[in-house]
Amino acid sequence: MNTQAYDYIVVGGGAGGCVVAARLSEDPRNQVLLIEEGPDDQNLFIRMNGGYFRMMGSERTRTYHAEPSRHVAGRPIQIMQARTLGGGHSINAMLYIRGQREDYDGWAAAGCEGWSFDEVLPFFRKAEGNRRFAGRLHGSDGPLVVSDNPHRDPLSEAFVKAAQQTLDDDGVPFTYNDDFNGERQHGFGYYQITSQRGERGSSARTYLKAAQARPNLTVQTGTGVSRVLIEDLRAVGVLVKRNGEEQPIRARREVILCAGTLVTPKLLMLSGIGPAAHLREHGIQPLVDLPGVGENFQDHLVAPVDGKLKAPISLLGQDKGLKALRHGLEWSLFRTGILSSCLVEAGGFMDLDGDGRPEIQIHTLAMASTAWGKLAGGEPAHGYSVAPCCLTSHSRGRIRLRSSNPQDPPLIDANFLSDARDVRNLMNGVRVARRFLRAPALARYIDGELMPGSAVGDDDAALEAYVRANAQNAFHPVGTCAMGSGADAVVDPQLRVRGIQGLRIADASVMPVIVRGNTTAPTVMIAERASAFIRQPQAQASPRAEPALAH
Ligand SMILES: Cc1cc2nc3c(=O)[nH]c(=O)nc-3n(C[C@H](O)[C@H](O)[C@H](O)COP(=O)(O)OP(=O)(O)OC[C@H]3O[C@@H](n4cnc5c(N)ncnc54)[C@H](O)[C@@H]3O)c2cc1C
Repeated sequence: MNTQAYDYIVVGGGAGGCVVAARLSEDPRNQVLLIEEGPDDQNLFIRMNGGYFRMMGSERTRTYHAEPSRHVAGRPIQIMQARTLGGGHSINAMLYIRGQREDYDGWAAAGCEGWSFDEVLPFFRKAEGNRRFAGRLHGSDGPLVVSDNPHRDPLSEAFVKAAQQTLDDDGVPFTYNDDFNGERQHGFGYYQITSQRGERGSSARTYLKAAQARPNLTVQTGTGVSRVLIEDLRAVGVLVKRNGEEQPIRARREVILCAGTLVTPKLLMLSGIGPAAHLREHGIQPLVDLPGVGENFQDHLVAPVDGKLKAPISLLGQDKGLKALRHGLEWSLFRTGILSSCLVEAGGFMDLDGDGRPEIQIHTLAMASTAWGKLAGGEPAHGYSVAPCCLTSHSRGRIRLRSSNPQDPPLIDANFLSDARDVRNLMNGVRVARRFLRAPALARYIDGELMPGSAVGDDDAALEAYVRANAQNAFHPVGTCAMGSGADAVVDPQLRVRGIQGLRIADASVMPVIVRGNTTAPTVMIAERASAFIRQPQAQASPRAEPALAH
């Protein structure tokens, strides 16, 4: 059997992988292979902005569970991840948020040379095709179309007014913000999304779609990578499982891992790169002892805060019968209506601990938290959710191998809420979110609280117990293959895996510290940078990082 060979093999066709495959194949001399474990993204519910809830729990998602922990009342918190071309960008709410200037300046100060905000901004701009904003902070002609939601729920408008009617702890009303990626992140308003005319603009449907006809780009879906093939401390290809059979595929130049925060460290460990003692426990011969692989897991958590609606005006039941038919027709004919909306239309950012940087983001949804996801199954009720999301993750967890079988999910010791600062931030967020529900603009729609509910007081003890027992995952895992220059770094600032030639990572796992915002735009920026590093001749010629321990 002839072994297939390409110049570059990109593992994982998610938010990051589609960008890398598209950028590398711009050079017709490069033969590029993109390998995605899940199916393609040809699905109406992926295409229509408001259809993504239908994807959750389907063959295009995979549900992981963090190990139960006393910090979250012994619960195995659910972490859903995508398993389809486009990755998380095919099933997410498409909110376009970059995070804060200080996030990137912090990365640079911690050893990620070249990653300060001013240095990453050109790559955000290169990716961005903003339909409303231009200027120093925005790109107008990048592949990722960023636009306003075509639809506004009256509850979203009520929320934005209610936030401005609510006072912060210093007695000052929260302000309106027209652009969360502008000069300041603070304030409340409407999110921009990566979408065009009611249709999802994932990196698969933008970057990859534009590249797919190129003869030098091959996309293989339904193909899982089991490990990276390494010879003489150089990545020379991957081992894939297809139709039940294992096959090698050779890479002449580089393998770029983009399998996401949960799987990329697993693939490294299965390939002999990671904490040596842990690899030996599973009978894997360590090639490079990189203790940071799988460490430094971080994520955002949300605490449900829901008002009970006086009238049945939530999204509950809108996906059934004649109502569903009407919404489907409206979207099909005009690309308007509920299905043209990302559903998380309004929200914002607030600094409650007074350090000048927001640490709470509000995501709103015209649906009670109990109507979907892990909390589904309770009494169906019409609710409006104003959930605070904790943007810090002082808590650190880790990913480990469960076994040496590539089919087994990784063991996720998330350690959520093990740091009291994250708990405090969520408690403060719940307090203010409750005030939003009582502000006049929203109060006219709301008849009391569904969650936390009147039985839960506003005192510290009650709120801490509530947060620990009810916090849910916001699906923004990062950090398990952190970039840096210290002993714990997994990749260097050019995203090369330390100690191995020809192997890079270009997904959310390289973020050393989680950004204060949603994670797709930063992942796309990281993938743009990875592609630029690979394509720069001087980057290829520059010396490789020293192996941490090779044998
Ligand atoms: C429900 C949900 C809502 C979200 N909402 C938002 C939002 O509104 N805004 C925002 O900015 N972010 C949001 N996010 C987060 C965002 O989607 C992720 O941060 C982003 O997709 C991460 O990109 P990635 O490339 O690191 O990984 P992913 O996009 O997860 O891509 C990894 C890909 O690798 C594939 N893969 C895994 N293992 C293998 C293997 N062994 N072989 C081959 N392929 C493999 C997977 O199938 C997947 O397609 C959301 C995420 C979820 C799940």
